[in-house]
Amino acid sequence: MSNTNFGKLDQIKKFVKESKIFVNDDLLTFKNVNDAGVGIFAKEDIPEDTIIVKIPKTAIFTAKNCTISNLLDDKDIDGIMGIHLAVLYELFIFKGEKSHWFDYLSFIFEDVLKHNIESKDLYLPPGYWSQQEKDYLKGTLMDVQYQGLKTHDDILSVYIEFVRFAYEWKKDCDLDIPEILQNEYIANLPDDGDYDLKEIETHLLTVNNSFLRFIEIGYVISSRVFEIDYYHQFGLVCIVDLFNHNFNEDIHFESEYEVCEVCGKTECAHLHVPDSDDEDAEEDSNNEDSCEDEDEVIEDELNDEGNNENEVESDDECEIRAIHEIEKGKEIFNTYGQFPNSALLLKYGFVIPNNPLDKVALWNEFDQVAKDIDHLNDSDVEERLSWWKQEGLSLLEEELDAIDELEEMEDQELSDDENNVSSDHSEDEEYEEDSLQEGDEEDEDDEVDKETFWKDQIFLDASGEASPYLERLCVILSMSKDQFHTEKLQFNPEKLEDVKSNEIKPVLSLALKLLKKIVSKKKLFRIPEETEKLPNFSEMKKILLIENDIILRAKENFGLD
Ligand SMILES: C[S@@+](CC[C@H](N)C(=O)[O-])C[C@H]1O[C@@H](n2cnc3c(N)ncnc32)[C@H](O)[C@@H]1O
Repeated sequence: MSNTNFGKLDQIKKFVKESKIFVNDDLLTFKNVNDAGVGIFAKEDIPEDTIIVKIPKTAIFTAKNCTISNLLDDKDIDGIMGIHLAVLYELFIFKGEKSHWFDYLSFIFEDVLKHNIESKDLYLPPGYWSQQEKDYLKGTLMDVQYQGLKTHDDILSVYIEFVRFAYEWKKDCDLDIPEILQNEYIANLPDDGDYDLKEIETHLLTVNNSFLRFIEIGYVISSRVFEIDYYHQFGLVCIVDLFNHNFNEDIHFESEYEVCEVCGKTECAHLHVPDSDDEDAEEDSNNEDSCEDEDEVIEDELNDEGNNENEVESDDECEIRAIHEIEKGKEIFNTYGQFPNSALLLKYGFVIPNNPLDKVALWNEFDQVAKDIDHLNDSDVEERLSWWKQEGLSLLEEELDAIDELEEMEDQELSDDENNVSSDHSEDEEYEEDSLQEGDEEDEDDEVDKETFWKDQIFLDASGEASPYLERLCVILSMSKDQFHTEKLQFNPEKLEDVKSNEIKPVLSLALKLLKKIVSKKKLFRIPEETEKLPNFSEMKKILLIENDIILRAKENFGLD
């Protein structure tokens, strides 16, 4: 869990004031929430559209605003990677007076700062849990769909890169190296990348806990980061990062994304010069001597702060707006995304009760059953699955989208009738969404890998029903060769009548048998005993119980023991 300490909230008051962050104290109050750290609550009824927090972009911790921004720029490190490296320098090198950000960062990284080279109780994503814990989670959604029990080569490569930069900056600029990045062996690896990542990982995981502490810091960042704009990309946003998650959100984080990528303004000279000049401008800024001495870097930073005395233009600040009326006393929630608990745990380190988006992966069980269908040989099955990946799945998606649209229209008509007013949601749809939600989803969309996507759709939903994709696949696999090659009836809505026809009845009945066989193969997960003293016992047990509940519901739905 990446929770802050309610008792230490005062620590960020000075930072909030100096950074000109506006918090509507008449409407908001901070409380300690059981198992969820600090949360923000409504002190009074809050009308829809009220702006409850405003934060200048200069007060957001980003790769562009941090003390080593010029060094990061020089190395082309931006976004979340930039934040990760910058946090190490703010917390462990500049710390205290020398870092404008220290009060805020030491508040959100309090637990991390308590850890040292000997600490074992680090806050880590499941891929870095003990093997015993990972064994318990084998076969869960986290394992099958998200591959979340594996360690990651990309974070390892980032660590190697950061160690090298740190040693280079020490040599060139006499900038001290954060303890977490001190590793001569890594610093001296060949530049050409001719090394075995697995070997390096083993070295890092055995030599001391620096690499794991590096991952811990990344995990905290991942649980708190917001997408800001084209210039800053991502940032840690004081106060805004104290709203807890719920899939039904009360607020939106709004930020003008379309700003100049060179200077961050919405209106500036860079936006009006031809591309080539633009590149020159960028190059000029990159060519500035990045090795100012440490005090100079900090002085520049403080001067930048000084300049912020001026009025903040509205495009230069982000806001939190209530998207509907919020009742007095209610906890105010943001949404980090529409995710099942496995994804919440992997990305943000927590699990919520009664999440309607929870699922149980059935890919492995489906695979076993599909290999053993009486009327189909291996190549028949292969042919159908390959048609499904290439064509069938997107046809079904279109069909499901059409059904969703129809249902939405019906709901809309119903609520219009009830309210007897016409409502317009266009404004809602125009908001710029927070990174925890949209950024991640877009990234996922971009990277959708056809080969894994279709497997991910084979699951039981939270109510223990088979996903529509699994149901349809079972129908496809239950067809005779003729039916499959000639009609593919199930994808032609005009032929729905045929579903009731004599020909299709045996297909559906066989499909149901297949489904039952798949569900019956899914075994309940073994729940660990508290006496086993597993460090992540609590979150792990929650995940396993959630999946077991779904499996039991499914067995009941399908009349299985
Ligand atoms: C952006 S912070 C939210 C503020 C946080 N509660 C704090 O004390 O600073 C995200 C972290 O809050 C916690 N959190 C957020 N929503 C939660 C929820 N619905 N249930 C449990 N923990 C939650 C998790 O530890 C998560 O990593």
